[in-house]
Amino acid sequence: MSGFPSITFRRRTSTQADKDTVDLSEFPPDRIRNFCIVAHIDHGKSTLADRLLEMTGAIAKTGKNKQVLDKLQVERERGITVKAQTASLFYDYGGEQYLLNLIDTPGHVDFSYEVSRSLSACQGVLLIVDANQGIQAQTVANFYLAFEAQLSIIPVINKIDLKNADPSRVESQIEKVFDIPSEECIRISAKLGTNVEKVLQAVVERIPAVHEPFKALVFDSNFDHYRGVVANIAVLGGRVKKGDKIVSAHLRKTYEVNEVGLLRPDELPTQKLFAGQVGYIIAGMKEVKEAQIGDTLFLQERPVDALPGFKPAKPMVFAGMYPMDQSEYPGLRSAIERLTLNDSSVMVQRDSSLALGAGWRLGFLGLLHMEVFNQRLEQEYNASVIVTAPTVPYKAVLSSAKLIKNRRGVQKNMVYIDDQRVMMKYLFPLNEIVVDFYDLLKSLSSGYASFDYESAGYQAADLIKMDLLLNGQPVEELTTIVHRERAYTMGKAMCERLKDSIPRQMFEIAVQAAIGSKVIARETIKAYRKNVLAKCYGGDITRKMKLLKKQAEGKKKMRRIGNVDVPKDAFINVLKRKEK
Ligand SMILES: Nc1nc2c(ncn2[C@@H]2O[C@H](COP(=O)(O)OP(=O)(O)OP(=O)(O)O)[C@@H](O)[C@H]2O)c(=O)[nH]1
Repeated sequence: MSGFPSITFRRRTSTQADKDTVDLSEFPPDRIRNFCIVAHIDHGKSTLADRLLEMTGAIAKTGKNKQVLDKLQVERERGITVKAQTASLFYDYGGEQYLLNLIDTPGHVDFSYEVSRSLSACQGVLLIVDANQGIQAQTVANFYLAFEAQLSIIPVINKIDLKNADPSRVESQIEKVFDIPSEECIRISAKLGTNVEKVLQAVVERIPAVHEPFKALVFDSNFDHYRGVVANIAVLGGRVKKGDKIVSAHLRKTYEVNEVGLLRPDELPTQKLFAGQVGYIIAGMKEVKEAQIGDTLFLQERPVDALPGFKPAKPMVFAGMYPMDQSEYPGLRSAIERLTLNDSSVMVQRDSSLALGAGWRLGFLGLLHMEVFNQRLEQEYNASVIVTAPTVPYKAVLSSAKLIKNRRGVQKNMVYIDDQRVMMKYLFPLNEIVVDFYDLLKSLSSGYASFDYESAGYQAADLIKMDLLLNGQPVEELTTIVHRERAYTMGKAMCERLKDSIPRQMFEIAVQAAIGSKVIARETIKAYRKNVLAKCYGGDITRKMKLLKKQAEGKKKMRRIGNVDVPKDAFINVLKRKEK
């Protein structure tokens, strides 16, 4: 029994100077071919494999090699192949070395599952047909397996040395049944080695190099007014280039790639993006939701399983957003739409309120996120909005006792990371931490403490609704849900801050906090008339007009509640607790 040469593909390390180990880690993928030999039983697959092994130096030319890849005793006894075998061959062609991975397969119908498994590892097949017997049942079955797997098929007519061989007849059969031109057939004698070199050449020339299928993870996306969605991707396999048809695993929509490139940090278009690279891709996606963060992109013709992706962004703070005036609704809508295209983590739902009219309910990742969004709306889209008090999602159980004791912050564990740092885990009600907990923590710890949070689910709590009133008129934006035990202190603090945020007006303003009809806190803003013209002694009418205009513009930035003008930033200032 002749020995089968084994080549291992382990990476060589300095401590592992194993003589038998060949380092193929640097072998260029463009010079690797994976192929199968398929045929009807006894048409000569294993004999051809013997010749290929000999000619590439994998086994010595002894003239005695017979079905070397048939290693099982049963295979040797019966002269048939049962188990698919693999051999890696090195072949010099055109001055370059190629790595040809040959997978021998059984021809008998009973073992056809071995054939389909082998085919999935290949880009091409040698389809062997006996020059005497011509196309047989398993020839047809194997052809279709290879054809459906979109493999390159090289027809090889074997046993041309036989007396009654009729390769021309077989060629026309192949042309007729498989629609493969007869010029593509290679006539050989595996037994004698005739033309076997041509088979090796055809493997290099006609079978495509191994390309891992392209797959990329979308980790960010933004919207460009002229070019549509620009998705930032990490290429985890294969390659992608302009003109490729790609599919997004999430929506299963197909796109043609218009541009790929690197971010340096500006976009730098490149010919291709390869596995391991991080860059951008533009593929005619019209909306950011088409390039969802965590989505997988792959080539239309090489589908892959979707990557695990990211957890979808989960909004934690919700606030209402309304135009200052209902006439500004359409403009604000388009501003919000465009901004959310750039920030897909913002959740948007249409909403309306009796006092404020049509608007939206927006979900943010935290308070800072909400403030940044707001600021961007104003700075980038010149939009002027009223933001209602941020709230967190509650689940209310109506008319049932709430039984659980007041637990505002419950320590869960404490771990000393080293002698200077400690990590503490607490369970907090979300509304206790979203507004200013982080700021307070930073100032108390002189900036050393850091803070992160994740949702721990809903818990029952004793909560009540608290309203703020201006001259008896409820300010809907400032209605909050508070813990019953903290209602009085919160109400008092909010009244004080609201008082500080509202400029004195021509009449006295009562600022009150109330639970239902019961007022729990009160502040008073004294009447005052701001004479903007006071500075203008002398008769410069244009200067007077300018100042009056400025005052009118200032008023525009106010929201009128009842007869009281409230500056926009009052709504957020009121929520910032200034605890000591
Ligand atoms: N005359 C002649 N005989 C050949 C040639 N190639 C193979 N044979 C013979 O055909 C028979 C079958 O060859 P194998 O190589 O075992 O055929 P196979 O396709 O591998 O068969 P299975 O493994 O059973 O599917 C053997 O007796 C070979 O010697 C050839 O080119 N000329």
